[in-house]
Amino acid sequence: MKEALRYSLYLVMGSQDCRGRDPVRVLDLAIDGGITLFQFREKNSGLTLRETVSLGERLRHLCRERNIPFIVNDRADLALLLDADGLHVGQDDLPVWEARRLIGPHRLLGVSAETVEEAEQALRDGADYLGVGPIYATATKPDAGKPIGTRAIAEMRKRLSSPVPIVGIGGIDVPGVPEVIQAGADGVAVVSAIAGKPDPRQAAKDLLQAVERATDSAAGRESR
Ligand SMILES: Cc1ncc(COP(=O)(O)OP(=O)(O)O)c(N)n1
Ligand SMILES: Cc1nc(C(=O)O)sc1CCOP(=O)(O)O
Ligand SMILES: [Mg+2]
Repeated sequence: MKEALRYSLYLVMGSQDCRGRDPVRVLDLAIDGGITLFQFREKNSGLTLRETVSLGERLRHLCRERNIPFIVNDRADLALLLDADGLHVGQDDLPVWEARRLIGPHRLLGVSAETVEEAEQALRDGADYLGVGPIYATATKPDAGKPIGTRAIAEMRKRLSSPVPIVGIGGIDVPGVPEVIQAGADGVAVVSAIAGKPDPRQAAKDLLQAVERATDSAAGRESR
């Protein structure tokens, strides 16, 4: 399952991001539009743990039905409970090697990294892919810090010892996609550019088209 993954368009979302709509409906539309990966990120939403589990079960069920990998943010316990395909942790979360120990060898482990050093450490500790950001300014994650731009992605591509999948995250919508892909990312991870839009299906479609175009153009440039 790890081998078949496509990182082109990664939707990261919880109930707090859906503007009062049912997250299951928003996810269903986003899948129609072409997202390739989903992360359940319930943050400061006011849901109890029991409600979070219940929502997670509905989202997990939909992902299984539609063949979309289901990743859980931060919590290894929730990932195991929901039989998730993977877990995503940041630099202030569970240590990467502990996360790997808890979820076992077969589930996917994503790690946030801003520098080549953080990325190398994450890979040594068992990461399968990297989330790099915030690329642009974002209102979705108030503690994200200052935008780092796309240079960190280009540096990682140049200096990392293995060709790990990388997604850019933070403030990304259609106009920002080409720069992220040209820097060497395999895809983009977004919250508001899909979950915050009136038409999540069309938003996902537009983003996927932008990623595919940028990927083709980057490949063309490399072969010249
Ligand atoms: C794909 C992806 N990349 C980065 C993050 C951010 O993780 P983290 O730094 O742990 O911040 P929170 O999401 O936990 O607020 C992510 N979730 N997904
Ligand atoms: C969840 C998350 N992580 C980030 C990081 O920089 O690691 S930025 C971010 C929020 C991304 O939301 P939006 O697409 O609406 O800007
Ligand atoms: Mg985290």
